[in-house]
Amino acid sequence: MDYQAVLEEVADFARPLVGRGQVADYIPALAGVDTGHFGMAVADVDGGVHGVGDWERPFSVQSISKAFGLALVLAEGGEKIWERVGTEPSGNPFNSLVQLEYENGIPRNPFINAGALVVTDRLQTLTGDASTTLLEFLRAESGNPSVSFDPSVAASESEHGDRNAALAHFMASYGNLDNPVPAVLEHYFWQCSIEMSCRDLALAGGFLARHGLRADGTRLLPRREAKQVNAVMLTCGTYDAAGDFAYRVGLPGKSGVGGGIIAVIPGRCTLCVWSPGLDTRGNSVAGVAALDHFTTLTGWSVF
Ligand SMILES: NC(=O)CC[C@H](N)C(=O)O
Repeated sequence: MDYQAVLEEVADFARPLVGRGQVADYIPALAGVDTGHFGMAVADVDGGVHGVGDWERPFSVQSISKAFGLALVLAEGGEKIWERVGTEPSGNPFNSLVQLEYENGIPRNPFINAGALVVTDRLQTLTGDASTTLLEFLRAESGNPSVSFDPSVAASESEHGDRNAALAHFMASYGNLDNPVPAVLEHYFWQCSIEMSCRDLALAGGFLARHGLRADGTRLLPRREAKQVNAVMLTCGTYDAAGDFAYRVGLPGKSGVGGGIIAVIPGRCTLCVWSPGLDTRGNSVAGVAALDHFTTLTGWSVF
């Protein structure tokens, strides 16, 4: 496969959509990001990486961090996490509160904010420092030691974090958080603030395409748990648009309101696309279109 040629063709296809949509202005530090960016990278399972456009420019990973957090909790603590968070799509916005009361403080899945807060809480208990553990893992897997938090984004989220605080306190009232709410929120905001490029993220997500094997060949997850993470990404990774994403792209994917999306072709490669303009459900407009075109051109979906 001539990855470079495919990426150029995908970028040409997506170009008219770049700039469409809105940035996530509910996080003021993200409100000023230029919607004119577009980048895409492919990291194949053997470590080769290719890219197009702004593929080496760091952006705020936001909820893409949720996929890595879940993988680390499974790696450290195994499947017990599934007693505290479900595996069903929510059909609701990523920051919605409504299901939590009906469902006794158990979030539908680990990729909505409520679920990710539970995962962060568990990672904090297992490691003593959830956000640093995540950062170090991302540095190692991407091979880029300069991957960092953006303190201004973390502070901005914290200052405007009433919704996430409400979710966390509500779950704490059901006994579904072990650590104090402020500590869980702090680690969650820091993990969302990590800045990475498409290149970094495609490489860091390589273990999902390698059925659980890390970049150095050691095993992070048993094959079964790598399957679980990919499956939940497919069904829940793009929130209340997961059905549409599966229909259009046909791959496990995880988006973030920074405009990035990672997608996995198990056994072959991991993709990352970035363009900051978001649709109404918080997914990159040009990013989803690019992934749709990539799987159409290559025939490489999971279906
Ligand atoms: N979908 C997202 O990327 C949301 C993450 C964002 N940090 C939030 O908590 O609202």
